[in-house]
Amino acid sequence: MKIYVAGHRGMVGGAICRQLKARQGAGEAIELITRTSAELDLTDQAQVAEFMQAERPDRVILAAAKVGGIVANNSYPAQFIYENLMIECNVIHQAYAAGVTKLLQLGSSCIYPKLAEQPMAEDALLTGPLEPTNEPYAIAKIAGIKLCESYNRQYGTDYRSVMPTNLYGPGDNFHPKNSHVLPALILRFHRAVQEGAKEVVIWGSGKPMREFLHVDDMAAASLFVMDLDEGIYQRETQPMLSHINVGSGTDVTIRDLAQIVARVTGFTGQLVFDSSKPDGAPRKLMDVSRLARLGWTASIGLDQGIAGTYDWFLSQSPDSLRAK
Ligand SMILES: NC(=O)C1=CN([C@@H]2O[C@H](COP(=O)(O)OP(=O)(O)OC[C@H]3O[C@@H](n4cnc5c(N)ncnc54)[C@H](OP(=O)(O)O)[C@@H]3O)[C@@H](O)[C@H]2O)C=CC1
Ligand SMILES: C[C@H]1O[C@H](OP(=O)(O)OP(=O)(O)OC[C@H]2O[C@@H](n3cnc4c(=O)[nH]c(N)nc43)[C@H](O)[C@@H]2O)[C@@H](O)[C@@H](O)C1=O
Repeated sequence: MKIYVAGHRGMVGGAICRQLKARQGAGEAIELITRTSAELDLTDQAQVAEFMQAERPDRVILAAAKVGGIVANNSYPAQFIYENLMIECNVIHQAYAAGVTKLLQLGSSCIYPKLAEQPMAEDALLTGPLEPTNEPYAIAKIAGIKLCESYNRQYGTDYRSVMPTNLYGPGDNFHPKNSHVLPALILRFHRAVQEGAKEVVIWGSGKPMREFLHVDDMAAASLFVMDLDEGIYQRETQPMLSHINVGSGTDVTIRDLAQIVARVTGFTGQLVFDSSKPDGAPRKLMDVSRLARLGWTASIGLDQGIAGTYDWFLSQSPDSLRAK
C-alpha cells in the first residue's frame, strides 16, 4: 500500500506519519511517500501532475494547507484562499487523473456558519454566513469538501473529508502572532514565568468558547475514517458522500483555557484581556455523534494533552520549534 501524505512536516501530517510508521513497524506493508513544499509546491499544477503520474500512490492523505490562527487569517486573506484552493484543486484533481481511488482530506470546523446551532452537525454546512475573520480560508475548505463530493458523484471515486475542530500538540506552530491560541499561550506563559512577569495578555474578551483536540487523536481519527469500509462510510455520509466532524465533544472558554495553561506552566500572576484583538466565532462546538456512531471517540483529555504538549515544548531547542 503506497500512501502519499501531503504536509508530513506539519503538525497533523507529522502525527499521521508517526502512526503509519508504527503500523509499518508492526508489519503492515505500507510505503510512505512524502515531499516538502520546497521539493513539491502543491500550488503548482504542473509539478503536482508530474509527481502524481510518477508515483501513482494507492492512497492520498491531504494534510497540507496554508494554516494559521485568527490574526494570520485576518491579515493574509488572499494567501489563505488562493493557496488552499490551489492545493486542493491540484492534489484532488491530479490524484484522480493518476487513478487514485482513495483520498482523505482535512477541512476545518470554520466551514460552519458563525452562528450555527451548537453543537454543529455536518448538515449545518452552507446554512448561514461565515465568521468574517476566516471566511476566505473557510470558503477554500468548503470547496475542498465539494471537490471530493463531486468527484465521488461523477467519477465514482472514494474521496473522504474530515472536519477537525481546533487542534494542538507536538509539532505545532509557535509563532507569537500567526499561531493558534494554544501554542501562542504556551509560549507567552512560558516566557512570562522565565522573565518573572506579573501579567500575561490574552487576546479578545476571553469569552469565546473553543473545542480542542490533541493531534495524536486527530491522526488516529483520520486513519480510522480512511480505513472505514466503503459501504459503511457511504451509508453515514449519504446522500452527498460528504464530510465527517472530528472533535472531542467538549469546549472551554478562552479564559478557562488560559487558566489551564497558567497552571501547567506555573504562572501565578494576572490575566489581562486585550479587547483590540478579535474574538472570532463565539462558539464552535462540533457534533461528533456521526463519528462516535462509526466507532471512534477522542481519548486525550485537555489537561493531560496540554501538560504533554508543554513537556514536549520544553524538550525542544528554541531553534527547532516551528514559528512561521
Ligand atoms: N491546526 C489546527 O488547529 C487545525 C488544522 N486543520 C487542518 O488540518 C490540516 C493540517 O494542519 P496543520 O498540521 O495544523 O498545519 P501545519 O501548518 O502544521 O502544516 C501544514 C503543512 O502543509 C505544507 N504546505 C503548505 N503549503 C504547501 C505547498 N504550497 N506545497 C506543499 N506543501 C505545503 C507545509 O509543508 P512544509 O513544512 O514542507 O513547508 C506544512 O508542513 C490542514 O488542512 C488544516 O487546515 C483544521 C482545523 C484545525
Ligand atoms: C482552527 C481555526 O483557527 C482559527 O480560528 P479561531 O478558532 O478563532 O483560532 P485561534 O486559535 O487563533 O483563536 C481562538 C480564540 O482565542 C483567542 N486568543 C486569545 N489569545 C490568543 C493568542 O495569543 N493567539 C491566538 N491565535 N488567539 C488568541 C482569539 O482571540 C480567539 O477568540 C481560524 O482562523 C482557522 O484557522 C481555523 O480553522
